[in-house]
Amino acid sequence: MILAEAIEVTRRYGDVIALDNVSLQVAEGELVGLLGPNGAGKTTLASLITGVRRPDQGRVTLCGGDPRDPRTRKALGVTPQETGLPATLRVGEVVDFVAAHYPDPVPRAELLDQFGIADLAKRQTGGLSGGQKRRLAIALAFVGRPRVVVLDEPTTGLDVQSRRGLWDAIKAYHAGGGTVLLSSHYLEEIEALADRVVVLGHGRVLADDTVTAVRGMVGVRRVSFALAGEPPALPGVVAVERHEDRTHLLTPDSDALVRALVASDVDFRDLEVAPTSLEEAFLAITKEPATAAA
Ligand SMILES: Nc1ncnc2c1ncn2[C@@H]1O[C@H](COP(=O)(O)OP(=O)(O)OP(=O)(O)O)[C@@H](O)[C@H]1O
Repeated sequence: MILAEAIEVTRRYGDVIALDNVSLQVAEGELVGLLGPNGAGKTTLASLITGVRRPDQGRVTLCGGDPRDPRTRKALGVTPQETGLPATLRVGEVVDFVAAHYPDPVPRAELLDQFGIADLAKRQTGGLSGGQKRRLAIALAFVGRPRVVVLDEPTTGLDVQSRRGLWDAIKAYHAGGGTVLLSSHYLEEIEALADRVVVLGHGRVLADDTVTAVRGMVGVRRVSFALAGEPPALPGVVAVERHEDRTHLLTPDSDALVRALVASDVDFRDLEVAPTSLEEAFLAITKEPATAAA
């Protein structure tokens, strides 16, 4: 069964097109990563699927129903990008308050233990660190034993240990049959958790494939050197940029490119090989539709 679906969805904010004809299906039991640079449209897509916003065009369904209908949303757990917790309530009280909305909630102690915050139960949320608040906000998404959870950049701002603890909790939920849509800037987070990744850029779906396939697409490196004149034709180049006398070549296989460059016998200087940022890799994908469609 399809638990979350966007069908040719467009959403604008004034002149900004945040989502441009986006389609996405998340089947029951899947853990799908939504990857994209700042402003790609991840939060907007999450807000449509969770019923917080409405699309301008297209249709969104959640568990086969309208995500704006509270009955549909009973099966949903959400952690938005920013959360406000009532500062004077204790952690345990917040959990009990949210749990009271569900027929069969996870017991408080079990939930806090799963998310590594059992020792915080008696603390007021106003006194928690940013990372502790974040862990509580994520735990709250799971309290009602949801069929599907939508987590928007859940681990941003967490230290490595807390991040890994959360990954384990999300994995455990998924292993028990839970369905997850999780957005992230971090490739390693998506790699650690997701089977499938949807890459968003400029409001469009640039790729929807297995993590391995997309890793190949965004695992692009930048080979740059100084050269008078045009560079020779070289294998595996997905984008070429020239800035003054420097040539920058983006490629998924920098070793093969450097070998070919040396063999071509051109008079280059100051060779550098560097990883590209995800954002650069996305730009390379956008420029090269053949690669993006792979
Ligand atoms: N309430 C709003 N009003 C105006 N523009 C908005 C609003 N919300 C989002 N946008 C714009 O829509 C585009 C998509 O934003 P969105 O927050 O969905 O992206 P994102 O992928 O979640 O980004 P980030 O990783 O930075 O959170 C951006 O250009 C953003 O500036």
